[in-house]
Amino acid sequence: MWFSIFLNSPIYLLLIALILLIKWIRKNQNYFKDQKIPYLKSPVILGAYADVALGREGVYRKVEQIYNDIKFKDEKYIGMFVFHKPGLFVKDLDIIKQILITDFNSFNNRYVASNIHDPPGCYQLFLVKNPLWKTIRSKMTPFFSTVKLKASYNLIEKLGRDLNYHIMIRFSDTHKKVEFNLKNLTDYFFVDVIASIAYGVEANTIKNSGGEFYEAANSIFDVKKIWRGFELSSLFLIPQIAKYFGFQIFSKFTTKFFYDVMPDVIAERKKSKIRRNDLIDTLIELEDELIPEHDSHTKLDMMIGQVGIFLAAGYETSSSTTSFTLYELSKQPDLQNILRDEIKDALKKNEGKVTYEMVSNSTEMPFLHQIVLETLRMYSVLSFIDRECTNSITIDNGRFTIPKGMPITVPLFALCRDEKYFENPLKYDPYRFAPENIHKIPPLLQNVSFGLGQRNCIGERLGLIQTKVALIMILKDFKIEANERTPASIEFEKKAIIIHSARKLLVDFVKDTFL
Ligand code: HEM
Repeated sequence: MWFSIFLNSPIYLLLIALILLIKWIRKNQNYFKDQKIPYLKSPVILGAYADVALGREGVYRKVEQIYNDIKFKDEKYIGMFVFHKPGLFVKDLDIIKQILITDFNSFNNRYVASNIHDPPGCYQLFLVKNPLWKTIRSKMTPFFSTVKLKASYNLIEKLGRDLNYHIMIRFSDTHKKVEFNLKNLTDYFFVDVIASIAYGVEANTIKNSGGEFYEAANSIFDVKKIWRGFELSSLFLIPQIAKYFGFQIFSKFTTKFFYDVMPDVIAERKKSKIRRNDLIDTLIELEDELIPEHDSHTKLDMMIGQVGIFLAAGYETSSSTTSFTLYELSKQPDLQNILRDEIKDALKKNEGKVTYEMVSNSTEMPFLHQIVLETLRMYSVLSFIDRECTNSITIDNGRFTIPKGMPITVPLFALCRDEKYFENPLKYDPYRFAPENIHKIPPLLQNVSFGLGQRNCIGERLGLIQTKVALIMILKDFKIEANERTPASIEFEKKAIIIHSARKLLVDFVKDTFL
């Protein structure tokens, strides 16, 4: 009698659920032991990223610590728990190449993912899963073609001149030296560039030291707000829970901003039939040709998704790269002088104009190119990239089969700072990318900061062009000097998804015009 009461009671059900949970956790925890794969022991459920989830550690630091963990010094890959889920942390360059390039078809999604409850985030190119990713990527690719980049170049160059002008007007006859916060300055410039070339909008961020577009861009990665930091880390590390908490890849502010502004911009463009060859034109084509099966609401979500990711991925990546470059040059005046001489010569040759050719290839201004590559190496703005295994596949001469669904981590930041591949890796040394030295770097790592394979950075060429324009427009008229408020070394923002300095990068600009 008492037994049947017990069987029908909620306690019984709870007990069963608990036993099943413990069994499941045990099975999970023994996964790598059973496979005889070296693995990182970590707290149950929270897994390797427990400290990140609790806000005690930055994800870039955690990934670096795993990579450098002495226990795994000679391992090609390490088992780890991405929260509850067994995942693979890959260190070996051949296996990285297999996953990202050779066997791309089995790893064509990212593990980080938003969910269907997060339009427009779930449709944006960085997160969207196949088959939709392939469709959107193929439609977006021509936007970054040489023809389109050349067509956009005049706008970038004009904004570069604006940047130069707005720095110049801070000087007066009595002030020959003015202090600037590098990250603010470069953030403003890149928001203006993306707004102009992608949406055809004059955001006037440099002129007004901020504005609505800047707020919209900045609030995406505003990890200083505790909840936003948690929201973003969860989307990257435990995408499964995102839908239960209603987490969004674009902040509420950014989402509202785009839904307020963009439908009118798109409608106006359709009505006027004027083509500007910008992202809006590309999106209108995408809507008409490639996604006819979706309703008009979903189509708008898809378009807004791309609008958002262009701002998110396009501004802070280049801004961090430019500000870290200027910071390093303030510490190494010799390198700065060599670069400024190269800029001076190139401007002389081109009648004072910053031309497309100067910034779109590595031959016109080789030292500038080496400088940017070295910054990207030392400050790989995305500290890791991830993939999800979509078809199980064998690696390491048959020693391990990666099962379908397993998350893969490729630690870009740590690879780029490994002394096995880069001598004296913490030294900022652009000469390692000089033609006579580059052979010392494994080919896979020569330009890894934009990712690898078919899912690499779609904006690589634009990123390089706009970064170089900003550097030339600044260095042609100003010397950058460290002052007593310039940080002695960089401390990264702990919770950053795109790496940037936790402290203001304050330096002096000294007027020193060439022409
Ligand atoms: C210095 C500048 C930049 C750096 C270092 C950078 C870096 C990266 C990296 C590491 C990835 C992941 C690649 C992978 O998983 O293999 C990525 C993806 C992406 N980037 Fe960039 N990026 C930069 C500039 C830009 C710009 C200017 C744009 C566009 C305006 C952009 C748009 C994107 C998009 C849309 C993706 C997702 C691609 C896909 O999944 O198909 N990025 N970027």
